[in-house]
Amino acid sequence: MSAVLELAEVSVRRGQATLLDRVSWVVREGERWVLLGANGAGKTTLMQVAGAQMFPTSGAVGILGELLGTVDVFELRPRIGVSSAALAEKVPRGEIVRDVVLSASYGVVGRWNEAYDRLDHDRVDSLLRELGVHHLADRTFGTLSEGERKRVLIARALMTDPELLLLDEPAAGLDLGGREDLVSTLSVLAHDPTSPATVLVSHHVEEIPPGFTHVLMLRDGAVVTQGPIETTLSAEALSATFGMPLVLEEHDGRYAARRKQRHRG
Ligand SMILES: Nc1ncnc2c1ncn2[C@@H]1O[C@H](COP(=O)(O)OP(=O)(O)OP(=O)(O)O)[C@@H](O)[C@H]1O
Repeated sequence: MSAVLELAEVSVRRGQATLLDRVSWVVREGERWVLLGANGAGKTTLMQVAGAQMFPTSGAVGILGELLGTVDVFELRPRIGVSSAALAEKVPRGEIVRDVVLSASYGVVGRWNEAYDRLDHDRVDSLLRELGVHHLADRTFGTLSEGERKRVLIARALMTDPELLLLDEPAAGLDLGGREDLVSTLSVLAHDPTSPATVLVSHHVEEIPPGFTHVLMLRDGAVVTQGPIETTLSAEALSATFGMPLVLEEHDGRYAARRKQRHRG
């Protein structure tokens, strides 16, 4: 399987702060990665590097066979589907849902006068259906619930048929039902062999959709551990990542974690 993303000793520094500390990581075609870490661990920074939105201070980054720094990022970015809170903020509240997805073909947020053809419109319909939000196609983005917006943005991220899909905290802000619905949808995507290589950022093991294959755990910008989920995701690794003693449970491909209780006497 060829590498979709290849980072070698990547560091990002801002002043005295080290946001990423010598991260080496390879994502191959067909893999579905979960990126776990506490607040401030460097997950969003890593996603920005992976999405060709940020250059590292040192180290080498290969994205879809191109070396970052030697390629026009404006040609690279349309090949990468991104859903993030930062993108959600850029979508005009009055934008019609159908157009939020459609305008991804032009790499813009906010529809203007671009010409779209029938195939584009058909793809929007099929993606909105796949994400379970087709009934909202004619509503404005601003009237949607948090969960509905997250789904629309994932549909948008898939619109250009990307070779790499980066989902930064798609379950943040969702209630229990919304989270469970989204986990099911992402699980269907993960099992679909035509889906692109995917990286999902999360703070919670409860949000790992069945079908995800690998995990990378970050703490203070550095990799704690990485590899196939079954062999890498453990109570020890999770405790090291979040800096407290944690217990991990797995049931039917779903995970749950809680703090280890101190026994008295
Ligand atoms: N320009 C900057 N200068 C200094 N520090 C920065 C800068 N940008 C980000 N940071 C710090 O880098 C760290 C990593 O930030 P990042 O957003 O990547 O973390 P994260 O894992 O995505 O966090 P969260 O889960 O809270 O979203 C944080 O401590 C943040 O405060």
